[in-house]
Amino acid sequence: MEYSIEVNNVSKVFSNYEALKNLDFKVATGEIFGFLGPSGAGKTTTIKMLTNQLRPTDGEALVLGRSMARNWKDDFQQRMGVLTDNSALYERLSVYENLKLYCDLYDLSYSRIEEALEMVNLEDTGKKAVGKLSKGMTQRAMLARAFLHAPELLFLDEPTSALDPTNAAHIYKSLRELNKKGTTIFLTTHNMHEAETLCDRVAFLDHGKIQLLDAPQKLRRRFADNTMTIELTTGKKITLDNVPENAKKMYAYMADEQVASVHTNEPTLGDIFVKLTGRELV
Ligand SMILES: Nc1ncnc2c1ncn2[C@@H]1O[C@H](COP(=O)(O)OP(=O)(O)OP(=O)(O)O)[C@@H](O)[C@H]1O
Repeated sequence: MEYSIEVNNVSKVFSNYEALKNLDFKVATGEIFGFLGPSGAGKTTTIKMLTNQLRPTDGEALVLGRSMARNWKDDFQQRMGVLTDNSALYERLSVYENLKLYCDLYDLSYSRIEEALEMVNLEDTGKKAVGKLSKGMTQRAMLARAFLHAPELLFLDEPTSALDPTNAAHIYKSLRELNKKGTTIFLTTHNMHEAETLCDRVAFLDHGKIQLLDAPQKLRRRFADNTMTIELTTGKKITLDNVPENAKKMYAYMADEQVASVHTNEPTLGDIFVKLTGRELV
């Protein structure tokens, strides 16, 4: 398997505070990989290390096959896209003019600007100065800038934290399209819905350590309590263990046309995180 990111036993110490502790994980080329964790878990520190803004204290991170600390190359600007809280946009210029500058930098046709604006639902806002945008619009303009050049690898630090649900859903769709066309995506979030909707695999980070790493669906199944809840047409809810002995009970309700809905009781990613760490994700 080909990997876009390989993190080998990486630690990061700030003064005497150990923000990352022996991180060890790989992101396969073509994946959407989610890094989840509460505030202060070490998500931004990890992204900064993977994008050459910070050096690990120990261990090694390989990005697109190269060691970040020893082998940064200018062509990485072309091959990678990064969204962090630093907007990297000129406030006095319009969104369109900002993106034009990046088109010049990446040697892209200006036709790409319309596409990127549509991907972030800002078609009608392109002429506005960046300094006059709302927080959510600014975040979308920053996103358009990050994936304007359809990079091989895209790093997104909390990409939809300032967005309403409609715009967030639009961005999810655009990120999936970008991913289908070949962009590997590494994103951090506290948003469980975002992780479940977008990510092929997620890692739970807490106090600088990975606690769990797998596909969301596999994690939910692994932590399921193997019960199901039947809601009857009367509104009454009955929880049954999901075992063969309960098939007759289930059949009886169905034969009597009493069943309004049935669902298995799988935990959400948020429930799993609390179970593991005793802490909420937000
Ligand atoms: N430059 C720095 N100097 C000292 N400590 C730092 C520095 N940068 C981060 N830290 C500490 O490292 C820990 C991890 O911070 P980080 O920003 O990576 O967390 P995060 O998971 O991204 O949190 P949030 O969701 O709030 O953005 C925190 O305790 C933070 O205070």
